[in-house]
Amino acid sequence: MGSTSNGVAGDLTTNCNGVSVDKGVDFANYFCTYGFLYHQKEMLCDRVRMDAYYNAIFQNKEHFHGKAVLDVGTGSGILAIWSAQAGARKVYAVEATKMTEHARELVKANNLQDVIEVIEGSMEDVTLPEKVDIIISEWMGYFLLRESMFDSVIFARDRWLKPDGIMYPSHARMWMAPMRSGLGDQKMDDYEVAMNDWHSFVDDTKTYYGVDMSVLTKPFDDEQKKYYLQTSLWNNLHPQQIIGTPAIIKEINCLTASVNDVLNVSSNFPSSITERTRLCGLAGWFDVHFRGNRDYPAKHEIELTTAPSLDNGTHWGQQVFLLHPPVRVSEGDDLMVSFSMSRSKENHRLMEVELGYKYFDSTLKTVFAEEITTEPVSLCWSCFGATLKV
Ligand SMILES: C[S@@+](CC[C@H](N)C(=O)[O-])C[C@H]1O[C@@H](n2cnc3c(N)ncnc32)[C@H](O)[C@@H]1O
Repeated sequence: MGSTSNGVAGDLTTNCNGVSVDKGVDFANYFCTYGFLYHQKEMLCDRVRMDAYYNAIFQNKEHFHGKAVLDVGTGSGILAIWSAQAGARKVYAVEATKMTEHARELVKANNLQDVIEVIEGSMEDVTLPEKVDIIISEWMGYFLLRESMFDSVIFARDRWLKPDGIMYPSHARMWMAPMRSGLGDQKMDDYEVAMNDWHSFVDDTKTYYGVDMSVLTKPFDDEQKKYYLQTSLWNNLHPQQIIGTPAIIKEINCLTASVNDVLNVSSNFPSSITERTRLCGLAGWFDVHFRGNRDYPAKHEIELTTAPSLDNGTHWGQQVFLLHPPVRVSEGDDLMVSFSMSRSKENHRLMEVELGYKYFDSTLKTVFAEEITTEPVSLCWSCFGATLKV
């Protein structure tokens, strides 16, 4: 059961968005890191994440008792193991990478090999012998949707979940709020250092090698701006760095959402500034909920939030979209933010973001003060320390 998904370059498949994806490239860029125990351990060490899934399962054991469960992207097998320990009759634990070998060992070491079947393969390719009562998955990327793994969960749901089945988690939301931070100054300094270094390089190349490189100054500048100023950043913000009312920009019902529903996220939302400070950018985060379904609601609803927190930070942190330069704001000022996020055309697992805002200065009452649309920002990932940009 289950074909291996270790596709090779040139092995084309079609994703739900109708766009061709090279499986080999996708494996090298995306799945590669999940094949390492150190990466799985990073997720297993996230106490907020672990507690939320653990509590969602064990405080709602009646959902699992005697049921068939599908774990989409089982990784080390942790969610499959908990599902079995909570009384599942059968757990199908599907994983695309060779992590399946470790997951199988772990299942055996915990004496659950009669309940859990670890299947190596891409969710889109495997065949199960039955439909399931529950789909459990930890599919959330930075700012919820990066990695686009929810597509695979939707595929699994539509193909393998019984009509009265339950999704774990059942709901997800994306949030945004204005923030202050020293990160923008740091990034601007880095950019200026890189440009000064470029100008010295152009002078030296002319002096010592007789070639004028200055025609490349503009493209180099554009490249550096994109890298330093127009790429969103991971950050674990202190709650006090949030300087305005947060807004929900997207709500997802995991039982009914289609891929089309998550291809783009667009929102125009107001936010009231709560202190006199510098508006340095916008921060984005998400939460998910485990609520069961309408006919079989969870006895104990659990929330997993990645909001800025002093004691309960997660490995997702928050995604920071910086404004250059920052804007002086005061308590009572209002922002109207327009946010739009879509998938990168070059890589469906990465996102492109456009941000704009109107700023209403409270001292000038309703007088419109400023309207700025920032350049598109990339939500990119780093893989073994190397930053891949789109
Ligand atoms: C965020 S990790 C979660 C791992 C584990 N469930 C946990 O909670 O610790 C997601 C896992 O899903 C796997 N994955 C992502 N898309 C998949 C797909 N389409 N088919 C099979 N596995 C997939 C990845 O390789 C990765 O191991």
